[in-house]
Amino acid sequence: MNNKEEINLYIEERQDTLIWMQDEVQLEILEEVVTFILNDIKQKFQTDILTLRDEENQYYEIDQIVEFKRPHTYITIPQRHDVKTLAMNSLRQNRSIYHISNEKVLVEKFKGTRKVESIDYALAVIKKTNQKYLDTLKGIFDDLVIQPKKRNSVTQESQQPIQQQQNQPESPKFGQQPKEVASPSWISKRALNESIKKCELKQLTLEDVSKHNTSDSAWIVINSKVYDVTHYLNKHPGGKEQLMRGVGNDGTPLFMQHHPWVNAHYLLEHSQVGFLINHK
Ligand code: HEM
Repeated sequence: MNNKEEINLYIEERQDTLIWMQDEVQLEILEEVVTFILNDIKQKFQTDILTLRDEENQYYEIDQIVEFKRPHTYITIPQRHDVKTLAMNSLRQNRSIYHISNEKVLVEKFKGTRKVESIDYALAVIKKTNQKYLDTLKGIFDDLVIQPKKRNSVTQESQQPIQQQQNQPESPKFGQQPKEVASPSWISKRALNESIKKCELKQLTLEDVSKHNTSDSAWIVINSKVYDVTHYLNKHPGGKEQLMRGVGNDGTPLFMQHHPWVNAHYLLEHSQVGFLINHK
């Protein structure tokens, strides 16, 4: 008797399969795992908006995936035409299988048919990751959106009688000139800095990275990006020794094992020295 249940989530070359024993796993747990996967996809594809639909092109929400146990869910990112949905039966290169029980989730990762990794997550880690993702988002959100809001709070202060405003010398306050406020110069400056920096980033091999394996020059690979973490060693909340375990190497598996919820790129963006190539 086969009473296994299965749900598949697809985006581009990626397929995430959830497997569990019928009636043995609570719906909330399945929902946490689906959220975990979708958050990971959001980070990898640098988006916060995903749409989900089934084979019949019906759009639905996360809780409906687990409630109705749709076997095949296709994920798209609105307005990102570079992210394609492959034909239904195409074989995807990056497959992960999540074996779910009420206590833990065993994730097996495959490249083609080759199994490349196997990670055991306690359920508490999955939940913490989802929570941390929300917190991180809040951080990013602060950076991008709260700033203009802070300016708005100045607007309230300056909602004084118009005469008083006119008497004030030049120095325009935010809110007095809505057009300028609407032109977010800080975004274009940031975009410009980023594009300049991207040109400076090198293509590096694991051999290049392995030469920087001391606390005087410490490089680490996280998700195919190479960071110089020399200055971060003493700031790492888990301690210098822990971080040194991944230095001079691809630290992604260790990183994922300890804190998949941490957004490394957000923290180390300015320390990126390049991209990893020839990655097997
Ligand atoms: C690859 C090697 C690494 C290892 C073995 C490692 C290990 C650890 C450990 C054991 C902790 C403490 C977890 C706890 O207190 O529960 C920790 C915390 C932390 N690490 Fe790492 N880490 C690594 C790389 C990194 C990198 C590259 C970053 C940065 C961008 C980073 C950022 C953090 C942060 C932000 C925390 C605090 C997480 C929290 O409290 O939620 N770690 N790390």
